[in-house]
Amino acid sequence: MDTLIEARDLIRLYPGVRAVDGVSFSVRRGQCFGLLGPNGAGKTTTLEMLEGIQSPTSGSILYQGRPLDRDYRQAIGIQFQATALQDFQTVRESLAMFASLYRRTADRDELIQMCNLAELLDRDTRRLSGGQRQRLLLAIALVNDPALVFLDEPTTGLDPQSRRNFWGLIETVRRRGKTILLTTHYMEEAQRLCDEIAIVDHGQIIAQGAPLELVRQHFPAAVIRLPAAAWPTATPLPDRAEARDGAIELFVDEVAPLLEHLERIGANLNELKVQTPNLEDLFLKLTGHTLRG
Ligand SMILES: Nc1ncnc2c1ncn2[C@@H]1O[C@H](COP(=O)(O)OP(=O)(O)OP(=O)(O)O)[C@@H](O)[C@H]1O
Repeated sequence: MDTLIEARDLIRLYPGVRAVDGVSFSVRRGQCFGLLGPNGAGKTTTLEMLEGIQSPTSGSILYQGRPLDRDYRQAIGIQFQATALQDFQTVRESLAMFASLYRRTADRDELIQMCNLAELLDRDTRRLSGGQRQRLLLAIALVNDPALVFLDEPTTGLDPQSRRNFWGLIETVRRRGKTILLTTHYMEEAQRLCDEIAIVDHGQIIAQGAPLELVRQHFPAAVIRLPAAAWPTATPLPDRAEARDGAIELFVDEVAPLLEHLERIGANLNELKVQTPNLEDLFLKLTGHTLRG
């Protein structure tokens, strides 16, 4: 396995808080790896240690098999949750300023085209919309042509359309061979973008793997929901069924035979719903609470 960066048993304590509590994982070259968890789970703190911005209380980080050194800063790009852009600067000036901080830089025109900034070059950065600003921040993160890009909740606060556009952009970055390490509390984002995720809660990784495989390990293929009143009173619930919140949930690997059975026993199917479990369901199952806290 061609590991680019590895976290080994990272712990970060703040007074009265174990923000990160023994986190270990490896990110392969070319992979998009996601830390998924609710607010306060410890994602940003973990990312900041990997970025070399803050030191772990204990544990270690290896980049290409070696501890982080002075050159590391040149090899990575960071899109922070909130980057302060200089007032009275245009998009063009802002890109040039960040580029001047590095020995090696990406082809500026290519970057502008990829991040769809050509029309915005002369605009004051204070007049950018949320989506435009995120595209500029991504371009800034890529300005030194880094091998590894950190994206800390890159689409938080964006409207659904801008979020989808930004996902497309992250996929382009990925196709150009970058390794990406991102944090998110959107399970859809993790499911769409990440080859591998670590689900983080209370400073610990509680599950790790490819998103769909993780869901499959913990759930049957489908969950069928019926209002409790739709179930014929005299009929006992089957083994793989649960009654909760006024509904009955049936867990099945194949939907058709169950539907036939429900018809036979006279269940009212008018409000039947078939759902495919996702990361949100997995998170709820593993922690007892939702991703949105
Ligand atoms: N500088 C700090 N001093 C004290 N406590 C902190 C500090 N930074 C973070 N924490 C605490 O550490 C825990 C983890 O915070 P962190 O920001 O890493 O979580 P997160 O998963 O990134 O959440 P968010 O999505 O809100 O950014 C939280 O309880 C937070 O309040």
